[in-house]
Amino acid sequence: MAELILEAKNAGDWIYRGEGAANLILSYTGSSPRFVGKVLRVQKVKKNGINCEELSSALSVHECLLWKEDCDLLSAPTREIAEHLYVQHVMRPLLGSNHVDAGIRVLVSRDFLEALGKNILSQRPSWRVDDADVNTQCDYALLISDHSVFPQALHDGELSISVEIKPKCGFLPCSRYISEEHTIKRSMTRFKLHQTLKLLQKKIPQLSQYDPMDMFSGSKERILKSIKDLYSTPQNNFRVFLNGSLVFGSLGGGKYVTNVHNDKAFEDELKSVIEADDGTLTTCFLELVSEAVFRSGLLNRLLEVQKLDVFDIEGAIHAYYDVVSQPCVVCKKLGEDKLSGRYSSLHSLPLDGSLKIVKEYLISATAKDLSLMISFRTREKGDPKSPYNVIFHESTGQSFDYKVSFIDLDMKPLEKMIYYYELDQKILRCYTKMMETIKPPENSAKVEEKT
Ligand SMILES: O=P(O)(O)O[C@@H]1[C@@H](OP(=O)(O)O)[C@H](OP(=O)(O)O)[C@H](O)[C@H](OP(=O)(O)O)[C@H]1OP(=O)(O)O
Ligand SMILES: Nc1ncnc2c1ncn2[C@@H]1O[C@H](COP(=O)(O)OP(=O)(O)OP(=O)(O)O)[C@@H](O)[C@H]1O
Ligand SMILES: [Zn+2]
Repeated sequence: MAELILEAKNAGDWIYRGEGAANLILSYTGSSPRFVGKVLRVQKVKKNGINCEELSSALSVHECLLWKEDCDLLSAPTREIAEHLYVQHVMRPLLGSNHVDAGIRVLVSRDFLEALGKNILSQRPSWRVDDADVNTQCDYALLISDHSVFPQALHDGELSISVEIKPKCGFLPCSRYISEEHTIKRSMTRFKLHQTLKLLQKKIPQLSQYDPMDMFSGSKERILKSIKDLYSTPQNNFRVFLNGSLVFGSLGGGKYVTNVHNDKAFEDELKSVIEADDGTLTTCFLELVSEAVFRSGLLNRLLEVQKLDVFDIEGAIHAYYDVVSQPCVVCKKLGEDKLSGRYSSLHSLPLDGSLKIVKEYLISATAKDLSLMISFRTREKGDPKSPYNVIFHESTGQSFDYKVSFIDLDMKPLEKMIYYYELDQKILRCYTKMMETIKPPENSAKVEEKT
């Protein structure tokens, strides 16, 4: 049977669902059983950035070294295929096969991608449009389960409500390579530190109340607190969908000033799923979400993967320069001798040691950037045995089926290590400067007193 290819005439069946920095997500509205209950994930290409040729080429020589043990990746003729294999063979085993759908690749024609790009243009946030377009050079898109719905409906008109959480990094680094002037990293999360820079850059309207340490704490109370904080300041870390349609949070991520963030409207939406008194529905829903996070135990598993970043970027960057066989720019800038200075223990590692550090750093980077989708549907008394986990929600007396999936498990390019190092420096510079404006450093106060 000839392989199916999506053509321009099929574009009308796909509608805008959302997007991140790198991909567009479309929901299916047609009736073909092959696509019902699925989303299509289509790559974007930056308007001012890496060009299409680079994107469609295979892994770089140094990336091949990095992923050589995950041998399937090396056989991939294109980067797209390597990235798909990365989700299947690297991330899926680490996070659990029941919670990851790597999707299947479907052929797409250039006409299909062009028509799609035109159809969805008006729904995309304008700053995302300015940043990137559909990559019409791609031959494939990914067909993935729509995690915001359940595959088979139990009853006619069954509703599913799902929440998307981007939890970010849930631990404090303790690497000995963190410089003294960055000691704050040991006591304040990267998420919180980054907020200051994002505020300055006007990427966010206010500081988030969310603290990833609560979310990853394993404590029921703290998880509930973190969910409530996400509700108060969702940014790109929290969204709610009712049957796949956004009812809380903002589509497209990034600059979150256009939040669908109306408490009353949200309460009204919840009425179709939660049986509770007016004014208490949101609290009940947030309790339900935190119960599912707590019970699933998946954040503990995710945390272990994030913790593969043992050395922090301030250590891993040195291993990076050894992997790419280039003089260490960081040691040079810091005036450190590669062989006898502060980072000599990293620079004297055999190549396999450096490769391991960088590889694990990049896997951890994927784990720090992914999102969870938790979907619920109500269970009636007498419903057949469920293939899903069931939660009994005490305050409403309702039972819910729930399932949890991880999304956005993209491989991070090796070259991004330099960007990671620079961004880390920038975040710390911005935070330090902000603290100095609030409270001038002791020394400068003394200098001022003397003068
Ligand atoms: O660096 P971070 O922590 O800001 O994470 C980036 C995300 O920003 P966030 O802070 O979550 O708003 C960023 O998200 P937004 O574009 O801000 O929604 C992307 O997820 C980016 O990944 P990639 O470039 O698509 O591979 C993310 O880059 P990676 O660091 O994961 O490579
Ligand atoms: N399988 C799925 N089921 C339902 N919704 C999905 C699915 N995959 C993605 N989405 C929705 O589409 C949005 C964008 O998808 P995704 O996070 O994969 O994009 P991205 O460009 O890779 O993101 P990032 O900016 O983190 O790189 C998600 O935030 C989510 O709301
Ligand atoms: Zn170095």
